[in-house]
Amino acid sequence: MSGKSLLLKVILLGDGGVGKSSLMNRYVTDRFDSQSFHTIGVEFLNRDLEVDGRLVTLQIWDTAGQERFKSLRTPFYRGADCCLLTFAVDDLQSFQNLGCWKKEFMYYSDVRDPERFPFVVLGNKVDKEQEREVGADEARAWCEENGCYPYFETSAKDDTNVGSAFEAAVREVIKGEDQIDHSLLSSTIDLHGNRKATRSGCC
Ligand SMILES: Nc1nc2c(ncn2[C@@H]2O[C@H](COP(=O)(O)OP(=O)(O)OP(=O)(O)O)[C@@H](O)[C@H]2O)c(=O)[nH]1
Ligand SMILES: [Mg+2]
Repeated sequence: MSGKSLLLKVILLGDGGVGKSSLMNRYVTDRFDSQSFHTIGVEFLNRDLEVDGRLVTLQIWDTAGQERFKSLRTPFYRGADCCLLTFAVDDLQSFQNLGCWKKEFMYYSDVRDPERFPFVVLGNKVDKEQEREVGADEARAWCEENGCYPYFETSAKDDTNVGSAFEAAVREVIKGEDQIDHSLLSSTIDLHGNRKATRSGCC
Protein backbone atom coordinates (compact mmCIF):
# COMPACT_ATOMS: atom_id res chain seq x y z
CA MET A 1 0.00 0.00 0.00
CA SER A 2 1.42 3.41 -0.87
CA GLY A 3 0.60 7.03 -1.60
CA LYS A 4 -2.04 9.41 -0.41
CA SER A 5 -5.67 8.46 0.01
CA LEU A 6 -7.75 9.01 -3.10
CA LEU A 7 -11.05 10.84 -2.50
CA LEU A 8 -13.81 9.48 -4.73
CA LYS A 9 -17.36 10.74 -4.96
CA VAL A 10 -19.90 8.07 -5.85
CA ILE A 11 -23.56 8.84 -6.24
CA LEU A 12 -26.52 6.53 -5.69
CA LEU A 13 -29.45 7.09 -8.06
CA GLY A 14 -32.68 5.21 -8.58
CA ASP A 15 -36.41 5.26 -7.85
CA GLY A 16 -37.73 6.08 -4.40
CA GLY A 17 -37.83 3.01 -2.17
CA VAL A 18 -35.35 0.79 -4.04
CA GLY A 19 -32.97 0.84 -1.08
CA LYS A 20 -30.29 3.47 -1.80
CA SER A 21 -30.15 4.78 1.77
CA SER A 22 -30.23 1.25 3.12
CA LEU A 23 -27.27 0.25 0.92
CA MET A 24 -25.26 3.28 2.05
CA ASN A 25 -26.09 2.67 5.70
CA ARG A 26 -25.32 -1.03 5.47
CA TYR A 27 -21.95 -0.28 3.90
CA VAL A 28 -20.90 2.55 6.21
CA THR A 29 -22.51 1.63 9.55
CA ASP A 30 -23.32 -2.06 9.00
CA ARG A 31 -26.93 -1.47 10.02
CA PHE A 32 -30.27 -2.08 8.38
CA ASP A 33 -33.54 -0.39 9.26
CA SER A 34 -36.72 -2.00 7.96
CA GLN A 35 -38.68 1.22 8.61
CA SER A 36 -36.51 3.85 6.92
CA PHE A 37 -37.88 7.22 5.78
CA HIS A 38 -37.71 8.59 2.24
CA THR A 39 -34.65 10.77 1.71
CA ILE A 40 -35.26 14.47 1.10
CA GLY A 41 -32.58 16.04 -1.11
CA VAL A 42 -29.21 14.36 -0.53
CA GLU A 43 -27.11 12.98 2.31
CA PHE A 44 -23.56 11.72 2.29
CA LEU A 45 -21.31 9.46 4.35
CA ASN A 46 -17.63 8.61 4.02
CA ARG A 47 -15.89 5.28 4.33
CA ASP A 48 -12.19 4.54 4.00
CA LEU A 49 -11.17 1.36 2.25
CA GLU A 50 -8.25 -0.22 0.48
CA VAL A 51 -8.65 -1.53 -3.04
CA ASP A 52 -5.80 -3.34 -4.78
CA GLY A 53 -3.28 -1.66 -2.48
CA ARG A 54 -4.70 1.85 -2.88
CA LEU A 55 -6.13 3.81 0.00
CA VAL A 56 -9.45 5.34 -0.92
CA THR A 57 -11.91 7.57 0.89
CA LEU A 58 -15.27 6.83 -0.60
CA GLN A 59 -17.70 9.72 -0.32
CA ILE A 60 -21.11 8.16 -0.90
CA TRP A 61 -23.87 10.56 -1.92
CA ASP A 62 -27.35 9.20 -1.34
CA THR A 63 -30.08 11.01 -3.27
CA ALA A 64 -33.86 11.25 -2.99
CA GLY A 65 -35.46 9.08 -5.65
CA GLN A 66 -38.92 10.60 -5.52
CA GLU A 67 -39.73 12.85 -8.48
CA ARG A 68 -40.81 15.77 -6.27
CA PHE A 69 -37.23 16.09 -4.96
CA LYS A 70 -35.61 16.30 -8.39
CA SER A 71 -34.54 19.94 -8.03
CA LEU A 72 -32.95 19.18 -4.65
CA ARG A 73 -30.80 16.31 -5.88
CA THR A 74 -29.59 17.30 -9.36
CA PRO A 75 -27.20 20.10 -8.22
CA PHE A 76 -25.13 17.41 -6.48
CA TYR A 77 -24.34 15.36 -9.59
CA ARG A 78 -21.37 17.49 -10.62
CA GLY A 79 -17.98 16.15 -9.66
CA ALA A 80 -19.15 12.55 -9.29
CA ASP A 81 -16.50 9.95 -10.15
CA CYS A 82 -18.93 7.05 -10.45
CA CYS A 83 -22.69 6.59 -10.51
CA LEU A 84 -24.47 3.60 -8.98
CA LEU A 85 -27.75 3.09 -10.86
CA THR A 86 -30.02 1.24 -8.46
CA PHE A 87 -33.29 -0.64 -8.86
CA ALA A 88 -35.11 -3.24 -6.77
CA VAL A 89 -35.50 -6.73 -8.25
CA ASP A 90 -39.08 -6.88 -6.94
CA ASP A 91 -40.02 -3.66 -8.74
CA LEU A 92 -40.08 -3.85 -12.54
CA GLN A 93 -40.83 -0.14 -12.94
CA SER A 94 -37.64 0.78 -11.05
CA PHE A 95 -35.67 -1.34 -13.54
CA GLN A 96 -37.44 0.22 -16.53
CA ASN A 97 -36.53 3.66 -15.18
CA LEU A 98 -32.76 3.02 -15.19
CA GLY A 99 -32.41 4.68 -18.58
CA CYS A 100 -34.13 7.83 -17.28
CA TRP A 101 -31.78 7.94 -14.30
CA LYS A 102 -28.77 7.63 -16.55
CA LYS A 103 -30.10 10.41 -18.76
CA GLU A 104 -30.80 12.69 -15.80
CA PHE A 105 -27.32 12.08 -14.43
CA MET A 106 -25.68 12.80 -17.79
CA TYR A 107 -27.66 16.00 -18.22
CA TYR A 108 -26.91 17.53 -14.82
CA SER A 109 -23.44 16.12 -14.07
CA ASP A 110 -21.89 17.63 -17.20
CA VAL A 111 -19.22 14.90 -17.34
CA ARG A 112 -16.29 15.48 -19.67
CA ASP A 113 -16.33 12.12 -21.42
CA PRO A 114 -19.86 10.62 -21.36
CA GLU A 115 -18.81 7.51 -23.31
CA ARG A 116 -16.30 6.52 -20.68
CA PHE A 117 -18.05 7.59 -17.51
CA PRO A 118 -18.18 4.65 -15.05
CA PHE A 119 -21.60 3.36 -14.05
CA VAL A 120 -22.29 0.32 -11.86
CA VAL A 121 -25.78 -1.19 -11.74
CA LEU A 122 -27.26 -2.61 -8.54
CA GLY A 123 -30.31 -4.89 -8.41
CA ASN A 124 -31.23 -4.60 -4.73
CA LYS A 125 -33.57 -6.63 -2.45
CA VAL A 126 -32.47 -10.04 -3.75
CA ASP A 127 -33.60 -11.46 -0.43
CA LYS A 128 -37.16 -11.03 -1.80
CA GLU A 129 -36.67 -13.87 -4.28
CA GLN A 130 -40.35 -14.91 -4.19
CA GLU A 131 -41.43 -11.44 -5.32
CA ARG A 132 -38.81 -11.01 -8.02
CA GLU A 133 -40.00 -9.16 -11.15
CA VAL A 134 -36.62 -8.65 -12.84
CA GLY A 135 -34.35 -11.56 -13.75
CA ALA A 136 -30.58 -11.36 -13.38
CA ASP A 137 -30.16 -12.16 -17.10
CA GLU A 138 -32.48 -9.35 -18.09
CA ALA A 139 -30.55 -6.90 -15.91
CA ARG A 140 -27.20 -8.10 -17.27
CA ALA A 141 -28.48 -7.69 -20.83
CA TRP A 142 -29.43 -4.05 -20.07
CA CYS A 143 -25.96 -3.42 -18.64
CA GLU A 144 -24.33 -5.00 -21.69
CA GLU A 145 -26.38 -2.92 -24.14
CA ASN A 146 -25.93 0.36 -22.31
CA GLY A 147 -22.18 0.38 -21.84
CA CYS A 148 -20.94 -2.97 -20.44
CA TYR A 149 -21.58 -1.88 -16.88
CA PRO A 150 -20.78 -4.22 -13.99
CA TYR A 151 -23.94 -5.63 -12.40
CA PHE A 152 -24.40 -6.66 -8.77
CA GLU A 153 -27.38 -8.30 -7.13
CA THR A 154 -27.46 -6.92 -3.61
CA SER A 155 -29.42 -7.06 -0.40
CA ALA A 156 -28.95 -4.27 2.10
CA LYS A 157 -31.05 -6.37 4.47
CA ASP A 158 -28.89 -9.51 4.33
CA ASP A 159 -25.65 -7.70 3.46
CA THR A 160 -25.33 -9.56 0.16
CA ASN A 161 -22.72 -8.12 -2.24
CA VAL A 162 -22.91 -4.63 -0.73
CA GLY A 163 -19.16 -4.31 -0.13
CA SER A 164 -18.36 -5.89 -3.51
CA ALA A 165 -20.57 -3.37 -5.29
CA PHE A 166 -18.90 -0.32 -3.72
CA GLU A 167 -15.44 -1.83 -4.33
CA ALA A 168 -16.39 -2.40 -7.96
CA ALA A 169 -17.26 1.29 -8.21
CA VAL A 170 -13.76 2.17 -6.99
CA ARG A 171 -12.17 -0.27 -9.43
CA GLU A 172 -14.14 1.20 -12.33
CA VAL A 173 -12.87 4.70 -11.50
CA ILE A 174 -9.27 3.53 -11.11
CA LYS A 175 -9.50 1.56 -14.37
CA GLY A 176 -10.75 4.68 -16.17
CA GLU A 177 -7.93 6.80 -14.75
CA ASP A 178 -5.32 4.22 -15.72
CA GLN A 179 -6.65 4.26 -19.28
CA ILE A 180 -6.33 8.05 -19.41
CA ASP A 181 -2.79 7.82 -17.94
CA HIS A 182 -1.92 5.19 -20.49
CA SER A 183 -3.19 7.20 -23.43
CA LEU A 184 -1.22 10.23 -22.19
CA LEU A 185 1.89 8.08 -21.93
CA SER A 186 1.55 6.70 -25.43
CA SER A 187 0.67 9.98 -27.13
CA THR A 188 3.20 12.35 -25.54
CA ILE A 189 5.56 13.56 -28.22
CA ASP A 190 8.66 15.63 -27.58
CA LEU A 191 9.57 18.73 -29.58
CA HIS A 192 12.12 16.76 -31.63
CA GLY A 193 9.39 14.49 -32.93
CA ASN A 194 10.25 11.45 -30.77
CA ARG A 195 7.62 9.69 -28.70
CA LYS A 196 8.39 10.09 -25.02
CA ALA A 197 7.49 7.58 -22.33
CA THR A 198 6.74 10.17 -19.70
CA ARG A 199 3.67 11.51 -18.01
CA SER A 200 4.88 15.05 -17.48
CA GLY A 201 4.89 17.97 -19.83
CA CYS A 202 2.03 16.82 -22.02
CA CYS A 203 0.69 20.30 -22.59
N1 LIG B 1 -36.26 -6.79 1.93
C1 LIG B 1 -35.45 -5.75 1.72
N2 LIG B 1 -35.89 -4.51 2.00
C2 LIG B 1 -35.04 -3.48 1.76
C3 LIG B 1 -33.74 -3.66 1.24
N3 LIG B 1 -33.17 -2.44 1.10
C4 LIG B 1 -34.07 -1.55 1.53
N4 LIG B 1 -35.20 -2.16 1.93
C5 LIG B 1 -36.42 -1.53 2.48
O1 LIG B 1 -37.02 -0.76 1.44
C6 LIG B 1 -37.58 0.45 1.95
C7 LIG B 1 -36.97 1.65 1.23
O2 LIG B 1 -35.57 1.68 1.49
P1 LIG B 1 -34.72 3.02 1.39
O3 LIG B 1 -33.31 2.66 1.62
O4 LIG B 1 -35.31 4.07 2.27
O5 LIG B 1 -34.98 3.42 -0.14
P2 LIG B 1 -34.41 4.67 -0.94
O6 LIG B 1 -34.00 4.17 -2.27
O7 LIG B 1 -33.37 5.34 -0.14
O8 LIG B 1 -35.69 5.59 -1.10
P3 LIG B 1 -35.73 7.22 -1.31
O9 LIG B 1 -34.95 7.82 -0.21
O10 LIG B 1 -37.17 7.58 -1.27
O11 LIG B 1 -35.15 7.50 -2.66
C8 LIG B 1 -37.29 0.44 3.46
O12 LIG B 1 -38.42 -0.06 4.14
C9 LIG B 1 -36.12 -0.54 3.60
O13 LIG B 1 -36.11 -1.16 4.85
C10 LIG B 1 -33.32 -4.99 0.96
O14 LIG B 1 -32.20 -5.26 0.50
N5 LIG B 1 -34.22 -5.99 1.22
MG1 LIG C 1 -33.28 7.21 0.69
